[in-house]
Amino acid sequence: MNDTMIGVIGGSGVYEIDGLENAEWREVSSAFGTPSDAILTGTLGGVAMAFLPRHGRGHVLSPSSAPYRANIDALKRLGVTDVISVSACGSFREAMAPGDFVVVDQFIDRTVARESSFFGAGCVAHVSVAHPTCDRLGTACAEAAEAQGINVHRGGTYLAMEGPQFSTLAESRMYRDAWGCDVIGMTNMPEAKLAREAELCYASVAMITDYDSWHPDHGEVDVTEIIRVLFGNADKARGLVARLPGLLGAARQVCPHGCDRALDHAILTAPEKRDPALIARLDAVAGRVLGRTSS
Ligand SMILES: CSC[C@H]1O[C@H](OP(=O)(O)O)[C@H](O)[C@@H]1O
Ligand SMILES: Nc1ncnc2[nH]cnc12
Repeated sequence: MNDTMIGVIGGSGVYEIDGLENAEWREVSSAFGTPSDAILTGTLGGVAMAFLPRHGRGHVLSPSSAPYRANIDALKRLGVTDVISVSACGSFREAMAPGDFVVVDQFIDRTVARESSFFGAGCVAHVSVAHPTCDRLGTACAEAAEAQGINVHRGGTYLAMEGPQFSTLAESRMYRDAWGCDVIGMTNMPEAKLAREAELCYASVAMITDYDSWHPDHGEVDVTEIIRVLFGNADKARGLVARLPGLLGAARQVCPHGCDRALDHAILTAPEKRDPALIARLDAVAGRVLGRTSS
């Protein structure tokens, strides 16, 4: 089994992490395009770490233009085993207040304009995302948040919207009342689906900045207010991340939920019908089951 390597994808307001030993920003190339930015690597408490700012340093990429496939492929190529997303989100629940964190365990995917799979013509695969996050990793995130004194909610459904505009009042009410969602953001899909295809454990820490537009006492989403809450949340997130190496440990265990074996029975295309060009691009994501095509 490989050693643990924790990959952190930082969302809005989270453009670096602190305290890495041997810290180095590394350009990592991917077979699926250019990642959002270079990746900050190093070690923390004896555990290998990799940090990637989802929108790039300086926040240059929108939720729709972030290269989700390149990001996950690049993390996999580096040797990442566990991916933690830290993201800003709006809340649909009175009890989930701005400044609170939610360890998300379900998603409703309403994104429409993003490449959402590594597979396709020439190599068709269908993975299960019934349980789209890794419970072992999510539990570690919740424990880290609690130890950090963060008000954290274990479990919640994240509505992933295309954006970049925020929701209408009617949408906000529908997501909350009819669809039972807890939080809303623009980036965790297709990221979570791609992590599953790449056999990476994935957990999402959603950091609440606002009540979206449904709340009668809070009115519309206001970016100035979001940014004010966002930077406080980002400080807390860095504290949470610093506790993860101690909770996960350097020696990687087989995932008890099977995230690291998601492709075992997923590929349908007959070996002789597979497209060699696509198979070559899948060397990192699916090399375990396809047989590696490069070193
Ligand atoms: C800052 S408001 C909207 C923006 O913030 C979230 O980004 P991320 O998930 O990367 O933290 C949200 O999804 C939107 O992209
Ligand atoms: N209300 C909201 N809707 C979508 N994405 C968000 N990110 C932060 N707040 C959000």
